[in-house]
Amino acid sequence: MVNVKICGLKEEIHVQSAVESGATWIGFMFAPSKRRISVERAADLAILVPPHVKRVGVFVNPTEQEVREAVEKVGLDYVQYHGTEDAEFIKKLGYPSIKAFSIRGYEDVEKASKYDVDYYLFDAPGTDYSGGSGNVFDWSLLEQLSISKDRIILAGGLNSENVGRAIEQVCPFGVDVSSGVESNGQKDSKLIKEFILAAKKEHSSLKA
Ligand SMILES: O=C(O)c1ccccc1N[C@@H]1O[C@H](COP(=O)(O)O)[C@@H](O)[C@H]1O
Repeated sequence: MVNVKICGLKEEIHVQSAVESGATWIGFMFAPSKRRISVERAADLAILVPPHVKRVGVFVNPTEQEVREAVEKVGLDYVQYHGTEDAEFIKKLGYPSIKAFSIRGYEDVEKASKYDVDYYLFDAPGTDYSGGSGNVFDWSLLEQLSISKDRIILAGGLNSENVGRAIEQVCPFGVDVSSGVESNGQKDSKLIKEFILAAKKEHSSLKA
């Protein structure tokens, strides 16, 4: 079954929708972003996340102290590094980790081999911020990837219309979405549900 991360949640109702619709990971944004929330707010929202759903904190070039504080206060299961953090920094912190790579060309895909992390997340380059632009990158750049597919999370401009094609083409372990489950700049419970259904439907039809 394909895994789904719903990222940038700020409201209780949307955390509940993501959990009830079958998300694997819930993402809280701690980096500069229109989706940024405080550690205290994330700790309140995290109470609504049952143990089988994993809590991810998203950071862009954080200090060690920022990461440690959020992991402790929110009870994060994974730290997502969405900036230019090096492999040594991530290893030193030692938390279960997701490293994001902004893909402009194949040289960006190759950077992944320098890291030893739990999941490798491939995203389109950011526009206003380091990610969450709602743009799609060229998925064919992942064709020659040497990393096992069961360690890959695909992100960047996914929505319920294109997620099926994305899964069919890339066969990732998981897909990640933020903009594609928003309307008028806010998360939308109906879109969250439709996205998760579309992602899981595609996976079952590939297996049939
Ligand atoms: O969502 C943001 O605002 C953001 C800001 C800074 C770094 C990462 C950010 N989001 C990540 O972007 C992708 C998906 O984005 P989208 O679906 O294209 O909007 C996902 O990995 C988010 O964690």
